[in-house]
Amino acid sequence: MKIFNSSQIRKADAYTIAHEPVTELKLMERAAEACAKWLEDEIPRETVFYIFCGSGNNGGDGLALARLLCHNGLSTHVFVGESNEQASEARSVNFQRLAEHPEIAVHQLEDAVELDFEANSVLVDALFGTGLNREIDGKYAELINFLNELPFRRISIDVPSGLFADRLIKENATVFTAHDTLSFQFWKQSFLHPETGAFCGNVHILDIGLHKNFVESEPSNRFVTDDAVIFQLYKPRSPFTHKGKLGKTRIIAGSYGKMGAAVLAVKAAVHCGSGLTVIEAPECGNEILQTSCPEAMFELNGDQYATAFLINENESVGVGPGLGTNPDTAKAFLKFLQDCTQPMVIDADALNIIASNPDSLKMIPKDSILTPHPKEFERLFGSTANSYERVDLAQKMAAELGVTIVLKDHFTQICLPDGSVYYNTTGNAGMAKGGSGDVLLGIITSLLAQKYEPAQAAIFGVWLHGKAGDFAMQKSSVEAMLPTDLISELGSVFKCLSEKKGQIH
Ligand SMILES: NC(=O)C1=CN([C@@H]2O[C@H](COP(=O)(O)OP(=O)(O)OC[C@H]3O[C@@H](n4cnc5c(N)ncnc54)[C@H](O)[C@@H]3O)[C@@H](O)[C@H]2O)[C@@H](O)CC1
Ligand SMILES: Nc1ncnc2c1ncn2[C@@H]1O[C@H](COP(=O)(O)OP(=O)(O)O)[C@@H](O)[C@H]1O
Ligand SMILES: [K+]
Repeated sequence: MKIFNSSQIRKADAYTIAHEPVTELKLMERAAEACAKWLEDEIPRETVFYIFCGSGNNGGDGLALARLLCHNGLSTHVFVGESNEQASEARSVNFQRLAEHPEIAVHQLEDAVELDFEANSVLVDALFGTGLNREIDGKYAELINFLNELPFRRISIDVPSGLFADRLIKENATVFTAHDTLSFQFWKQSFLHPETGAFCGNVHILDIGLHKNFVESEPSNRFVTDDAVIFQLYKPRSPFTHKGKLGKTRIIAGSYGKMGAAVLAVKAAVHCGSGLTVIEAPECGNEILQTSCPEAMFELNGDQYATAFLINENESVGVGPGLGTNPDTAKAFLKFLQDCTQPMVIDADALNIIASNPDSLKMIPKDSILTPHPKEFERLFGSTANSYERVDLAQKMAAELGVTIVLKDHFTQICLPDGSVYYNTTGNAGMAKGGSGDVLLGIITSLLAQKYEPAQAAIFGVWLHGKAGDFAMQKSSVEAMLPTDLISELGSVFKCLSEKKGQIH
């Protein structure tokens, strides 16, 4: 799914109105219907809805929603400002249509502070959407601060009021803090970054049928990895295949005291479908690795830490977890980097070694995949003021170096050498535990061995990793789940994928 900025979203609305037999009013009705359906499916019927409406079309959505909820027998209050006369035509019509339902209580926005809210209230924010053009202050800020303190579920329509769709806000800016955001048609960039996304709660994208031609032809180099992307990438296995066709994965990982990282990476590679898997590690890991992952072959690269790296043609290499940064390891790794021509997956200490030897950046084989967490990214490419600037820098460096940079985050950003960025939306806070990144390296390397193109391996691998995390969370909890559980759940994720692709097992 493409990510558009607010002016492109306005263009998408306008294009749809111009090219379809649909008016602005009808489009607003579609948006309100989609919200009403979501609320009726998700929220208990005995709820009392309090809908706060601004003077733009976001407010218009709120007014239409109030009418639809009331029409369906739900208890509804609306709050409006005094400036109804400045409203768009569609918003004004929806204000007038409230009269069809005299049972809807209409209040002034500023009267909210005096109101006795019912115990089973839900607050709906339709104050500002994509038309926000400055930070919120004055009476709107007072209202939002008041609503944020009430002990009720809060739901935003399209965008939490106070957030811009496509840029950062000032620190301490006033924003409606939503538990859920019902947003139309597209993810907005601000939902995907920690500084702003934290205000959105759970994001639900509702289809309001904006014109396909516009969506296809309007350029954007930022995307969200959606199910359609994944179904296209996933290659089901042929029944006549054999291990020789499913690639050879080499994981180079582990040192004394950090052999767990190697175990996680190699097990993830095997569970992700690698035909043959080798773990290259120092002697101190031999027994540990052979016992915990008998499916993988063991090859020696040192005693307590790696001192020499083996180069083999026709293998996909993933290097870094638990490797350590001993000077001998660093020296051997830099030589390996120089001698290798095949794309590889580079993580953790391998990235730290590169960061300490900046000249080695240009030795990274083209099409390699780097998987830094924010601190590793900073060591490699320098610090940035915020996550918006960080993704811009990652996008630039990926293109300059001809590599894929997987910038690990809640919504991990996959920056491809062609200058595009894919945001991943699977995964959860249960994955914030040492070892999750090692699993990711194993998954991506395994996909690379199975002949997924590097960019595909990165996009698909990050999605699989997050999806396995979501499955693991359902069975456990964000606190208790383990990186090991991600590996166990890969089976269920592939099962779902192959069932959805219409395979019979
Ligand atoms: N255009 C369309 O066809 C559709 C629009 N939709 C809705 O329309 C919204 C966009 O509507 P608008 O462009 O009217 O914009 P908004 O409803 O977001 O509000 C813009 C209004 O708020 C004022 N404003 C902006 N920032 C302010 C601030 N900080 N303090 C006080 N006032 C401020 C502006 O001057 C303008 O009057 C979307 O988010 C969505 O909810 C939906 O109905 C779907 C269809
Ligand atoms: N809050 C979160 N939401 C979603 N994914 C997360 C979250 N925290 C961590 N992750 C994922 O878990 C992995 C952690 O990687 P990393 O920091 O390298 O861990 P480690 O090196 O300890 O294995 C990344 O893929 C990251 O995207
Ligand atoms: K809103």
